Amino acid sequence: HDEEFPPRILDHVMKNAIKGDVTNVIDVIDKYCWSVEIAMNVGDVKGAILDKSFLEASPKNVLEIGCYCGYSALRMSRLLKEDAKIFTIEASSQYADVAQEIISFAGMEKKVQILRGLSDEVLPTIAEKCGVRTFDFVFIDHAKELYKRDLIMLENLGLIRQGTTIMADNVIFPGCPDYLEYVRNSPKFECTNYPSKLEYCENREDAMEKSIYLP
Ligand SMILES: O=c1[nH]cnc2c(O)cc(-c3ccc(F)cc3)cc12
Ligand SMILES: [Mg+2]
Repeated sequence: HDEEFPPRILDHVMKNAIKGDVTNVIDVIDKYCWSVEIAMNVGDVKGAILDKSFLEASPKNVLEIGCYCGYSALRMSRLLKEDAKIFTIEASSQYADVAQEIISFAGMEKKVQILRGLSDEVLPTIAEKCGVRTFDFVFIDHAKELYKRDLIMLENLGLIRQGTTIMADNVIFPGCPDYLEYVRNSPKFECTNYPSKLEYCENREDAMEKSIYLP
């Protein structure tokens, strides 16, 4: 991926969005990505699917794996109920720096906490670090080859509970076949697929997969 996109989108947001207006920041990012350059945000079309599942879950404790520039964290933060919080794991310090700036610019720094590091290094201590026992909603949107490993880690660490909603991006493109096979064949997950398009594209198929944990 173009390592230089994050600073460009940060600069564009600072210059063109309304400080403290999270909906406008999201809109400015989407307009930029449709018109200037594509970036790997979940985007507006799949973002609407994420929004709907998020509202249905009405979660108190939210975990995101893969923050990137903070776009999906902002989407979820604008739908958070009182005293609910989002914890988002980001391995790239450059992405985390940009995400922190964008999240703060949008006025959501109290609702979104970025945890810097690799998911398999952050997850084992996240419960006591964040004062959370289990997560009510999980959005997986990082490296596709880590989806299955990290879901199993969430189960083994007891970080998900009866009824936790897990949404996964990119289950078609780039695709995560081992993850899909795992959740769809496991009796512990109730899965629903949401066909869509790759972010900011009209003609490339992608999909989101919702898995409800029922141990
Ligand atoms: O690496 C990714 N992590 C999370 N989400 C992604 C995502 O939504 C899209 C893509 C992506 C998009 C176009 C392409 F030609 C190749 C990969 C990567 C990631
Ligand atoms: Mg994605």
